[in-house]
Amino acid sequence: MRLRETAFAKINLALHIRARREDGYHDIETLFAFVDKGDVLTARTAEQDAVTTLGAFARELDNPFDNLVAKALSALPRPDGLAVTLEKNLPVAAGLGGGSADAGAIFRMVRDAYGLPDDWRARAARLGADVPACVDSSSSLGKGTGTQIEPVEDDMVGTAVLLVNPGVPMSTVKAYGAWDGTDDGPLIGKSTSEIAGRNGNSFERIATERLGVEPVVETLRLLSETKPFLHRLSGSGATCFALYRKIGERDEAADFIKRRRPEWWQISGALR
Ligand SMILES: C[C@@](CO)(OP(=O)(O)O)[C@H](O)COP(=O)(O)OP(=O)(O)OC[C@H]1O[C@@H](n2ccc(N)nc2=O)[C@H](O)[C@@H]1O
Ligand SMILES: Nc1ncnc2c1ncn2[C@@H]1O[C@H](COP(=O)(O)OP(=O)(O)O)[C@@H](O)[C@H]1O
Repeated sequence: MRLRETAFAKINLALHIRARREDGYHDIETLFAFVDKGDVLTARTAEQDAVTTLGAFARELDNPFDNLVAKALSALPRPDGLAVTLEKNLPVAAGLGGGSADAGAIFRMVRDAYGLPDDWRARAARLGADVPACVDSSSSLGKGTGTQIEPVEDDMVGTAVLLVNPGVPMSTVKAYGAWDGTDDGPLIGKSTSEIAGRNGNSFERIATERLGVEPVVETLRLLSETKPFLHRLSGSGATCFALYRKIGERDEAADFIKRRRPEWWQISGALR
């Protein structure tokens, strides 16, 4: 049996940090969305589970036992082993939930080939706060630590999106740790476009003001020059996204960023 899945890049169209919890995590409200591009996972049945990595960002995944692909395989009982090849196209520690998306892709592979255990949501949440949302990889609201998933009226499918990362890894732990305790309040609005338009990302203030990450400031400034209808930091950064009404506008923006900052990572796609 040969299986193939894309691990779709996650973005947070909006994210409000609400409170620091006793367990060190934070209660948040976030609007998850997914881009139709990402890592690519292929798998074949084998005697034992195995993970091989290749692709532009494979070198940054030093310890294979730490890999969320291996952890997701261990979390899901099956009659056969799976030998997985992970093509790591998404930058690591970039606010795109790359590791969570990879784990989500493994859940979909196992779901389609063998079915998932009834408690798969709890198993996904144990792997990481973003993993439950990444299993379906369609727009949803995340509450609690991000693992309580609620459906949302999605009127943004197909929206042209540009992702830009200026090449500075951002630690999620450090970014949450720099939160100043200001509750940004509940997310306002009903549909994805309304929620994205009327709320922000608490991490944008943390990255640009508290941590003073200049490359993020510059990314947001350059993206604003391309006149998107929305641009924002994703998750804890440093990837920023910009949304355009037309594919041509997105492609012009991509060219503009490439000319100004040829060394930055970028990818063009659409919301799924
Ligand atoms: C900020 C977000 C927004 O979607 O994404 P990224 O920027 O990482 O992509 C998420 O909340 C990240 O989710 P994820 O990266 O899966 O987090 P986990 O592996 O569970 O946790 C990593 C660490 O982040 C902190 N953490 C995570 C989630 C949360 N609600 N509160 C936290 O304080 C904790 O210190 C935890 O030890
Ligand atoms: N398959 C994977 N892809 C990316 N990162 C992974 C993976 N497995 C484990 N990790 C670890 O997870 C951490 C967070 O990576 P990632 O999910 O890319 O970032 P973020 O949480 O900012 O979206 C990194 O420190 C990385 O070493």
